[in-house]
Amino acid sequence: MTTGAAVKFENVSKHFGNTTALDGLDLTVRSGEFLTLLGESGSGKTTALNLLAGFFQASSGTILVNGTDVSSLPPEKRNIGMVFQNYSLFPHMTVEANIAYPLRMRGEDRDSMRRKTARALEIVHMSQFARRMPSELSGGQQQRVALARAIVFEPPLLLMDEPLGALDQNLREKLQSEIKDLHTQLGSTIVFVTHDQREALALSDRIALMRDGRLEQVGTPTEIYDNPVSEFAARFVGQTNIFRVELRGDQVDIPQLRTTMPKAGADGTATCAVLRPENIRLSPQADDTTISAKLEKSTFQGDSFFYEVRHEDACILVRAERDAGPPPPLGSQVNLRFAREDIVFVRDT
Ligand SMILES: Nc1ncnc2c1ncn2[C@@H]1O[C@H](COP(=O)(O)OP(=O)(O)OP(=O)(O)O)[C@@H](O)[C@H]1O
Repeated sequence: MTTGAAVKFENVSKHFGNTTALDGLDLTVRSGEFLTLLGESGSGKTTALNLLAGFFQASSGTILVNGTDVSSLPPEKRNIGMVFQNYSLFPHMTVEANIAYPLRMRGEDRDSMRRKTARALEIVHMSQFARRMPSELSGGQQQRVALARAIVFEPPLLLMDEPLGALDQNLREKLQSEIKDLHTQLGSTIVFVTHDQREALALSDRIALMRDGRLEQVGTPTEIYDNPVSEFAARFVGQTNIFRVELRGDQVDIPQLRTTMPKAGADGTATCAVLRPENIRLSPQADDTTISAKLEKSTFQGDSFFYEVRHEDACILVRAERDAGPPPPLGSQVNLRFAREDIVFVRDT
């Protein structure tokens, strides 16, 4: 098993003409960690990865790998495995030759090349395809070969830029699970780029949420999901309800929820309350802690129902487990119940 590399971005910026792609990125990736850069298109994810890989030079700041500044090292000297969305296999080489390529570049002997290539093929479940050409493989199989080629030299650091972006949902989920297993087997540090929050939540030890070339929040998937720092983070990771709040002395008013509660947890910057759909229940009884709303839409999601209900001017999302019963008729009045402890206060910027 490889010892994963530790990576540190120190105040790293990258400008392309007038565009600031990265704006003072400070980020530490721990040895052996699976860290995902998550963000919208144009938020700077690929730029961060390309700087780490050595394809671009930073405009300012330092990138350290295992404590050493790598800025003067060309990509091929960084010992980094890479997987991209568009497979980028050599079309004229067999699967086996593609995978052996990084070993050949490193001058490994024939026996060692054969052994390591066979092992990499095994890890990605592609042993029976060793003699095929890339054009004779499906997209998922080609991506497995690209993965094998990236891990064959046991790199301490693996970079993956939307590696599953071109695959359909079922295959995506299967390969997500394989990448997760591969990470456990290898011990390499993985920096993974995606704009798909579900993929980020499923795979990562930690997520670095990016916005306009800056870091919005870094944390474990549950930290970001349960305690988003901003409305942006709450909306980006998972579905959510956001309500405006008014701070009044020691109290917080959430007018749309007809709730006033102690200010604990809401600092002076709080402008919104976040309440996740799964933390709201439809209650058979109405009382002074429930809110009456009208069911406008119901979507079956296999294990749950997703409801859109209207309370005055607010459209509120509710997720109900299937065992909570069948959906009430559309247009009927329902009672919403929630616990105040599940409300998280955030700023709106
Ligand atoms: N080579 C380049 N020349 C000029 N501008 C660039 C270049 N590469 C990136 N940019 C700009 O820098 C910003 C960040 O781009 P980047 O590719 O890092 O975003 P991203 O988060 O990876 O987006 P996506 O998910 O679409 O790949 C964007 O505004 C982009 O247009």
